[in-house]
Amino acid sequence: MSDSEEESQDRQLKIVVIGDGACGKTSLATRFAQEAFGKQYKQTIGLDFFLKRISLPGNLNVTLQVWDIGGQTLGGKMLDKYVYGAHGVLLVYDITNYQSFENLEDWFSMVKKANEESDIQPVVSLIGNKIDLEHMRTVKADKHQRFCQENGLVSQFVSAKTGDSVHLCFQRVAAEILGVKLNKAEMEQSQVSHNHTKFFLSNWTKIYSFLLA
Ligand SMILES: Nc1nc2c(ncn2[C@@H]2O[C@H](COP(=O)(O)OP(=O)(O)OP(=O)(O)O)[C@@H](O)[C@H]2O)c(=O)[nH]1
Repeated sequence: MSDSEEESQDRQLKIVVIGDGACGKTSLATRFAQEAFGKQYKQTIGLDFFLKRISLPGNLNVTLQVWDIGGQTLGGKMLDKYVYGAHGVLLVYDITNYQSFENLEDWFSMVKKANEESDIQPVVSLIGNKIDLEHMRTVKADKHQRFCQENGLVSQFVSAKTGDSVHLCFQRVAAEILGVKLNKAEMEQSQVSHNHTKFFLSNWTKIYSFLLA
């Protein structure tokens, strides 16, 4: 089979990223799709798109269409249209901001309502972001776990800043949607290999800057 034939067989999955403003949705999508992070906060107006191809066990290639939805859209007219037909939803909050966790009830209700008439029900994952700020945590991990258990959600803690578990959180949702089992070793492997790439890239940048100086 030629490369183009193989590529045309890629499945595209619509993954919607929602949650309060400034909880880190754009940072999460940017870290995943572009291996980059910006400290400066720039509010997303409406929505942004990212595309990224990933591999799952069994030589399965999938293209994720990531819809990064601005936090200010909650309560707006367009939100249910953005969320409609999503295969996966990342419900994001900031572990240092209790209000962003409390507001998840509203975000989650909107997801359920938006898909009431859809043939497919999305896989929803609860994402606690900013774990690099563990010392400032205001949302206890057991509250997070309870919310997942009560609502049947996939659970993940990440840091868009360091990249910790970012690839993994998208990979787990894609695997769940496609009914692919990721074993523990594969999950660890995914985390480790991506951390190595980041380590290599960040150190290479430092070496390059040093040589230019
Ligand atoms: N320390 C830390 N800061 C983060 C992390 N993720 C995002 N931030 C910062 O949090 C701020 C908000 O991040 P954004 O990604 O713009 O937030 P958002 O959820 O897309 O915001 P809206 O566009 O308003 O919906 C920025 O200053 C980011 O640099 C993280 O994992 N750790």
